[in-house]
Amino acid sequence: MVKAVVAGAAGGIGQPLSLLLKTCPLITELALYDVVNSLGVAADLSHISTPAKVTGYLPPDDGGKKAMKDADIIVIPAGIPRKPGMTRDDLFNINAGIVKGLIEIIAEVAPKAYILIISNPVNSTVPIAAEVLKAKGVFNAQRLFGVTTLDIVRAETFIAEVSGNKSVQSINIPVIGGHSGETIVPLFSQAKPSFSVDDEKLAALVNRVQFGGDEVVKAKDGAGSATLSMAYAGFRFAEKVLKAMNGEKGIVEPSFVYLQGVPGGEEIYKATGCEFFSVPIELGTNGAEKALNPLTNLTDKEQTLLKACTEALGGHIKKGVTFANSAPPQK
Ligand SMILES: NC(=O)c1ccc[n+]([C@@H]2O[C@H](COP(=O)([O-])OP(=O)(O)OC[C@H]3O[C@@H](n4cnc5c(N)ncnc54)[C@H](O)[C@@H]3O)[C@@H](O)[C@H]2O)c1
Ligand SMILES: O=C(O)C[C@H](O)C(=O)O
Repeated sequence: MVKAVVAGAAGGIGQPLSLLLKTCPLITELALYDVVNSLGVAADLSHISTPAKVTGYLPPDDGGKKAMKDADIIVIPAGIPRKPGMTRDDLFNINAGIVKGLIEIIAEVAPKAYILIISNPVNSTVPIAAEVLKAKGVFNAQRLFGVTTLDIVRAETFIAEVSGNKSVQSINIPVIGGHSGETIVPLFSQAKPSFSVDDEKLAALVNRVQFGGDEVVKAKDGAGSATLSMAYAGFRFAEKVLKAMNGEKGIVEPSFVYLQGVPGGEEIYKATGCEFFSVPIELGTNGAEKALNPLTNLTDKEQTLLKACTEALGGHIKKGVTFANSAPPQK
């Protein structure tokens, strides 16, 4: 029996993500929580002939607690998206409180759940979650993930376009660091299969992965940011976590984790100085079972990207930690 929850289920990401989770045979119960319209989304999905039983919850009468109680896995896309001209950090003032409030509920009613955070700015919301869980005495770094899968999905797609590789799903590329602009570091030298393009094309490829989110924000012209590709990416990561929970071996996917709480993470922490960092993670029945070090054999260009990443990421992490330890409990 596996209970999955989507917090922010009525939103642009929440709805297609909930649809994909409803199709997943590993899930027996799917609880949808939002501050609006979650009952409608749940009623709609509940007619689909797959095993997961769907329920919807709104805030009144402790709906959040009821939705998340004893959940095994909780995916959080709750919060406002960007409009053109905004950075992800501009979302902090609203989304920090939303994530803090949801994690306070989770700490109380589902302290063992795997928590997958999509809400931006991921570089700060994941540290907020960790601090809240630590304060409540239930932090398990192996079960807290910032979802950076969309950066990998984009890198795979853009490599296929540039290199003419027809089998995009066979491409494997680590994207490390954080999830915004220069903190996103695609390691094209470690792509499999390897490919080769000139320096100019490589620089353009790096830039496109780092700023792929802006491309979508601009095209949507005020109507939000990536939702469908994010739902795909969020489901891809959640499904990998679920399969690993179920005993499947050899599953590796990058995710933004608290390095010192994941086996193998300490040496990456020492090399980067960042407490939270996205690296390839080997998933297992205990969640993040091993952080794989991608920092050996970086090219000079990748070293330069890494330096810019760590310089910016430290501030984003600190901002989240400071907020979590100073803001009052959320209502
Ligand atoms: N990690 C990534 O790669 C990635 C990719 C795309 C978007 N995002 C982020 O995901 C978030 C959601 O994006 P979206 O396009 O779905 O936005 P959206 O506005 O369409 O949906 C957000 C939903 O969250 C709900 N919500 C707000 N406060 C809530 C609370 N306290 N509890 C439960 N639900 C609450 C809203 O009612 C809404 O339905 C944004 O912060 C966006 O920046 C992250
Ligand atoms: O760009 C955004 O604000 C949303 C998301 O982080 C993305 O990368 O698409």
